[in-house]
Amino acid sequence: MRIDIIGAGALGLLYAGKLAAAGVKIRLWVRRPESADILRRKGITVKEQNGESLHMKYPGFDVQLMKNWPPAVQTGDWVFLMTKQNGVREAVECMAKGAGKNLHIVSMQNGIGHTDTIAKYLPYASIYPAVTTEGARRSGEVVVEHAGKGVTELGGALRGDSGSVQPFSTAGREKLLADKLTEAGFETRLSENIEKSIYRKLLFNAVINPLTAIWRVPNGELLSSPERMDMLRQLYDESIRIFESCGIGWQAEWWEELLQVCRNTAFNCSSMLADVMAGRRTEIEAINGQFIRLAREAGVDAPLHKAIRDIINGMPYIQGGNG
Ligand SMILES: NC(=O)C1=CN([C@@H]2O[C@H](COP(=O)(O)OP(=O)(O)OC[C@H]3O[C@@H](n4cnc5c(N)ncnc54)[C@H](OP(=O)(O)O)[C@@H]3O)[C@@H](O)[C@H]2O)C=CC1
Ligand SMILES: CC(C)(CO)C(=O)C(=O)O
Repeated sequence: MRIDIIGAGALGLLYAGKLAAAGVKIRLWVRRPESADILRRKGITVKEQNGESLHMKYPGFDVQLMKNWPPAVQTGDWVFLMTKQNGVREAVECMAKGAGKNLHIVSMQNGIGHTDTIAKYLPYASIYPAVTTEGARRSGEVVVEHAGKGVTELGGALRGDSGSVQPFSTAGREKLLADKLTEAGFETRLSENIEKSIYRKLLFNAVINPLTAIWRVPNGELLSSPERMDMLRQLYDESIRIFESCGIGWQAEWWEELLQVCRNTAFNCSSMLADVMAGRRTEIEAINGQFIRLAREAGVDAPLHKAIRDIINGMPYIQGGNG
């Protein structure tokens, strides 16, 4: 199997390193020549939580510059789009230079909106939305910590030309991919209802991420005072009201599950807190910004999401930060 991975950040390095070690032909696409140089010189190191680490040397995987897309040799069986939300457009604009017809793109971004962007630029590509609870944290340009083992759910293909979701054939390419990912150490399931998982994760990210970023606390600290719990609940309730106004299904257990995510990741910094601390742009527009859009479309208010989005967008931003 051949996989093109776009973006050598935390998740891109984690998947590239472990899949290459499992015998998949990996071609990693980066936008900066310095990233390509260091990957060729130093390879990829993946550090597991149990102290083990994996080192994949170049040319055990290939590295290419994004500006050279489309690849001279055929595209992979799969393309994993591993940029942040705010890198998606630049990446797919670049990919649109090549024929998009045979592309099978797996997108793992938090938030929503990215599949529309991919479909707009690559209407003939098959887009597979995925939701992962794997945790990856970069501790150097080419070193990634596998901060938490999770589960990846892979949805059915969407296409921009028809907008339809194609059903799975269990003997098909999706199953081969899920099996290969599982063999490489990423437990992966095919999902017939990926939308539900996407909205569930959107909700968790919309509540946990901005509050941890504003209060500068790890996830578990959100549960440590009545004031924080109250704010968590208000933001959750507003989100559920928006889901209901839009006819988006939800489940009563999600509140307890959200609290459990905070407990399970108690000592972790959310991705938004990490972005804010590093002066990078956050994914707020793809998360809370999307709740504001949904509310607007349904003709209801989203005062908390609006306030929180503005607070996060007002955080100091260092020009040139990633994304
Ligand atoms: N990390 C995690 O544990 C998880 C992450 N996710 C989601 O996955 C996505 C990726 O997250 P993560 O890996 O942490 O993010 P990172 O910021 O670590 O990595 C993003 C990478 O994308 C690269 N990039 C941006 N634009 C382009 C482009 N046009 N062409 C090629 N590369 C590009 C960046 O390159 P450069 O170095 O040049 O800036 C950077 O290396 C996010 O949406 C996140 O929410 C979901 C679940 C878990
Ligand atoms: C679930 C959560 C909040 C875990 O930290 C996450 O997905 C993130 O940090 O983006």
